[in-house]
Amino acid sequence: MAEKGDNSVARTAGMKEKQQTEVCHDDSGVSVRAQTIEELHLLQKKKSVATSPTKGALGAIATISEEDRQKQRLQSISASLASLTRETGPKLVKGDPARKLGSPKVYHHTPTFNVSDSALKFTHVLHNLSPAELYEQAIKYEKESFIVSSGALATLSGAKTGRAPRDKRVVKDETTNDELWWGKGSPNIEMDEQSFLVNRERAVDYLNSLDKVFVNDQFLNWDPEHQIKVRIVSARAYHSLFMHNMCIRPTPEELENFGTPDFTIYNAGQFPCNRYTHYMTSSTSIDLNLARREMVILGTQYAGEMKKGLFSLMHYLMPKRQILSLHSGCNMGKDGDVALFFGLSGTGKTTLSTDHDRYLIGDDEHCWSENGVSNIEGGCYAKCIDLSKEREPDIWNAIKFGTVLENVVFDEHTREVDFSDNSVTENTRAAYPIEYIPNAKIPCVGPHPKNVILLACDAFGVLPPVSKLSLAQTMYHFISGYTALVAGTEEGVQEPQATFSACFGAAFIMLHPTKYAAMLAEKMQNHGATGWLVNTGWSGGRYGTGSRIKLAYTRKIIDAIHSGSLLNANYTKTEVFGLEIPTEIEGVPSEILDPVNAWSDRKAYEDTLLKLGGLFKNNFGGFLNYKIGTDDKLTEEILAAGPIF
Ligand SMILES: Nc1ncnc2c1ncn2[C@@H]1O[C@H](COP(=O)(O)OP(=O)(O)OP(=O)(O)O)[C@@H](O)[C@H]1O
Ligand SMILES: O=C([O-])CC(=O)C(=O)O
Ligand SMILES: [Ca+2]
Ligand SMILES: [Mn+2]
Repeated sequence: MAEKGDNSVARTAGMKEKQQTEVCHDDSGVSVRAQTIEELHLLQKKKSVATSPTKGALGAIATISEEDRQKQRLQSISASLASLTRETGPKLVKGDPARKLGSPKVYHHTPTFNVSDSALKFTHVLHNLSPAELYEQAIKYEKESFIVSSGALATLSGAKTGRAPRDKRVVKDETTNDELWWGKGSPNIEMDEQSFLVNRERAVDYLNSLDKVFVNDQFLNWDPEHQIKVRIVSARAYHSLFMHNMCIRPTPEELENFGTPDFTIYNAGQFPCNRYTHYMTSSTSIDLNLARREMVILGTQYAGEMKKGLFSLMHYLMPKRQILSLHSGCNMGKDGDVALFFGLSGTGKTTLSTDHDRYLIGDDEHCWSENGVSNIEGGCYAKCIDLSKEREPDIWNAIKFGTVLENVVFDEHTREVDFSDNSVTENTRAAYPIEYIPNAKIPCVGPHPKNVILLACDAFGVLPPVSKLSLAQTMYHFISGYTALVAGTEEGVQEPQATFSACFGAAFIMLHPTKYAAMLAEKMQNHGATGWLVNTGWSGGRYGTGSRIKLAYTRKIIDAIHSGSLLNANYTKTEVFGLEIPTEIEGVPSEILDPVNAWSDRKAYEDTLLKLGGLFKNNFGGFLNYKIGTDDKLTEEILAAGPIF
């Protein structure tokens, strides 16, 4: 600030001098090292470690230059995006088209002779951007994207807010015809190679018509021996950030050595499929081609399709290697005891595996191999309808910068999220990297499971809050895969209804359920794991009259399983389902442990119990002619482990 003395001088001096002294010279700070604004902006960002040359294994500068590496990467991406009919990849250039960098270096898959208009244009590639960069892209270019008060990125998934299982198709060729599960009950709806290629071309042409595409190169499976390299090409920053969070993120070094992906997703979800294409029954198609190692998404922007599409792939690849793939959460106690949490959507895998007193290995997709368990993913996908800080503190705290919040509603000014608001959908979701959970176990692997917990959200209110299962009962309930589907995750489901989904994930399995069941039985036997059935649904009456079992009680039940105290409790046996139920558990009112006691109308309870028993029997009828593995005795026991009345 000018001193008083200066002013008095200025007052007595002439006009010219006065003007000079009124210009404010702030000499107090050190001046900036730039002559122009552009230069100043250039100074702001320094070269990223990820894109600067790194030292090789022996400490020497890697022989391949940065320019060559970039070139190889763009050539690989151009090859991914090549049209199969024009035999040429697009002209690719790295970075955001909004940034003018003089004349860009352009890479091309193969030289074009037969020039089409599309071959003349550039497609910019935004490869493995960081969350901050993806935030900027989303906010600048996707008008449904906003930063909410916790720092998470809220966005909309468009018209679809759940998966579309009826639009998921798998190419049937000679190999898959023999290997996969087809027909009644199977999630694999067939399509032929030609129709797949039509959809692939449609997706590739759509993606190449854009100014820019996002490319994620990432991994699946924390078991290094069985890791799969995946590439996801998408058109939205939302999709890229979602997969950044959900798949395993490569280190800069792993990214450099990434090479050719094992599997590629073409997500052209904003663009519909063509109903005139053979097999298409709507504008949506999610197409898996195992021979080509590709998946094409048309007509749905719901990001869960990518997550679960890759899970389907793992359900094919892993069993081929004698590894069991599981729709389950997984955590580990301080003493190394591992628990698996199976269950259909909304039954509590994420909620119950995220336990402040235990290490989280993963919330949704795992492999069980000779080495133990490993998470397939690098992130979690939590339901957030009615999420509360008190009941689910770790999930609440994970909703911060970097997290994708799908389809939530927030205050337009404060940007506070209202988690109770289901105006957009019941299936609101948060996708965050697993390390956002404070006690995540990184790397996400663990020893063989000690407890196998089957979660069912029973809308009939007749299954006990917890029962101890024999191996045969565990297999019976695993193959049945019962729950009352909670509204929202699968499109078109408005309120809870009884659902049977083999292996607690029939929508994702590729082989016949008995193949997975046989592997589970063998592993549980070999490693002495105990099976449990936990009802996270209704008590004291069916949906409508009863109420959902308090999460606090379910947590106490789960604690008693983990600690081993429940294994040695006193048990009685229930009617119809023949389930062993404990007489008491610390922290849980004993009157709810036997469901009959929680109902005021005994007759209504018995009718409902028989009704559910009938639904189980009816469903299991489809499995009566199958053998579970090579063990005839076990197969018989499993058949006898269902409801008896
Ligand atoms: N007793 C209970 N036990 C478990 N969850 C409960 C209970 N009562 C209410 N909930 C709620 O049920 C929901 C369980 O959803 P969660 O995200 O854990 O499902 P999920 O099994 O991981 O499904 P998906 O495979 O679709 O991700 C949560 O919103 C949770 O708050
Ligand atoms: O896939 C989804 O949309 C969510 C999920 O985890 C499931 O349904 O099992
Ligand atoms: Ca989940
Ligand atoms: Mn799931």
